[in-house]
Amino acid sequence: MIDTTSTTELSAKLPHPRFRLPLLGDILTTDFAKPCQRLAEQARELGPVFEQKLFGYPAIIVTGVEAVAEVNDESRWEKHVGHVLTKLRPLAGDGLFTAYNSEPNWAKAHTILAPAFTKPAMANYHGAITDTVRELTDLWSTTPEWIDVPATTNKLTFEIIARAGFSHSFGSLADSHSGSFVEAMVHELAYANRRTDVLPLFDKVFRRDGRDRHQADLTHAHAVVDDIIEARTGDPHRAYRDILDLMLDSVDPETGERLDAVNIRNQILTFLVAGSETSANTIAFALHYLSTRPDIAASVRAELDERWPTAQFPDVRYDDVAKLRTLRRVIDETLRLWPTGPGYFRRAKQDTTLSGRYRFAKKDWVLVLLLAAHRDPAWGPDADQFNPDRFLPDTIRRLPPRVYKPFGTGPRACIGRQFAHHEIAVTLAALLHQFDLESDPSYDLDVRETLTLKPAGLRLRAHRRRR
Ligand code: HEM
Repeated sequence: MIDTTSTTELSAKLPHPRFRLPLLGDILTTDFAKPCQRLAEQARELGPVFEQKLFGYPAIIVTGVEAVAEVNDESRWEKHVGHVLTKLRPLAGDGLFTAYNSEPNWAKAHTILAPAFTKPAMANYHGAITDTVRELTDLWSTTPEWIDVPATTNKLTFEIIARAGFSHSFGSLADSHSGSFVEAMVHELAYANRRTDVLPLFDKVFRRDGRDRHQADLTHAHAVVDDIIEARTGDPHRAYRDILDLMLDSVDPETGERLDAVNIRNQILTFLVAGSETSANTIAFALHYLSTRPDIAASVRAELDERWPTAQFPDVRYDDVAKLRTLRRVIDETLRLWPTGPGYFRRAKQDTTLSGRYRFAKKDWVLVLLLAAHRDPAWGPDADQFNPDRFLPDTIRRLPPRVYKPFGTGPRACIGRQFAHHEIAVTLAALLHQFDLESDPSYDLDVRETLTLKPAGLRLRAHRRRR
């Protein structure tokens, strides 16, 4: 991984993969298509802290329970806008996700936006969420063939955040051609995610078309969002409706300033990027387990049927969602086994040590690989198994503290956590209440890595439940 801010000179003693080559580094042992899954395998062999080096650029990978807890300590470490995130800067600029810690707009936007993401605030979005999920179940009711699950759930969550966040529909669920904006966003994410950029000159030689397309997509995405903002500011009958209104109307109590138009555009694009694929793929992973583990699906359905005994689309009220404890454990366990944001970057705030023996200079950075940390042996001998019961109140106390971090850590942790839980729960509740899910017997879980982890090729058939 390339990052110009890493000044690590300390890594000679860190374990690293075998077959390291001069100059090229660990190229023989790197999986460029599934880098996080390969690193998670290597963690089993190399231990809780190790180094991967490609073309002279080192990356320190942290996976062990104690080491993760150490780098999560805000007094010594902080968020690092790592290489993967800087590639999103052309799209989302100083939006919350990609803002540098030093940028004043982060604190300003965080203060203004925090009230929109509290648990009680979810009541404001509940209607938009249930309406959109209802459209999905209507669609599945009339789809006898196999359903491409990640494609559908991605359209769903994109639509939910657009409707709840800025009262706009891209019509992505209804239309199989999801429209030029959604396509531009998908291309942008794919562009930001190319792994080939560790290969010197690869882009210059092979990717000229890609760069032209990237510029066009970027301009288009910015123009569409600018139009939405302009239409709202010019609306003489505007009343408070959504997150866009909040951003337009609020003043930061610290500075007395408002968010400027470019920053508001960056935040909207940030929510679409950070808040759609992550939730969508979590729903997809959960559906994979629920369709292949009838025992677990039955316990979730028992909880749902008790609350909504008739066959009608369930009248899920805002207050119901927090009471679906069995379903919640399924979601928690899905995010443990497959944290759809597979890791996050941290950097040292000052010269420091890790695990009592590795020295780090100020600004040296590490990647916390959640995919491995969430399966550390400290989770027990069944750490690789899907077992929602590990989140039962009695067993939860025995789990390793401070290492379950699917939403990141500290002040830069996910602002959309409650939103994600709410939309995922409503979606899974409605789908399980309405349908029996037939899994494809030939499917083996194939996890593809883009900016997120995704169960690639997952398809299901949905049969209306008979009661
Ligand atoms: C299951 C779903 C989700 C997962 C697994 C997830 C995961 C994460 C993680 C790990 C981070 C920290 C990144 C870092 O430290 O660099 C993060 C940050 C963030 N997420 Fe999420 N996220 C999810 C859903 C959402 C949703 C629904 C939204 C918006 C509606 C959202 C908006 C954000 C934003 C704005 C940040 C940056 C916060 C800041 O730095 O101030 N996320 N998310």
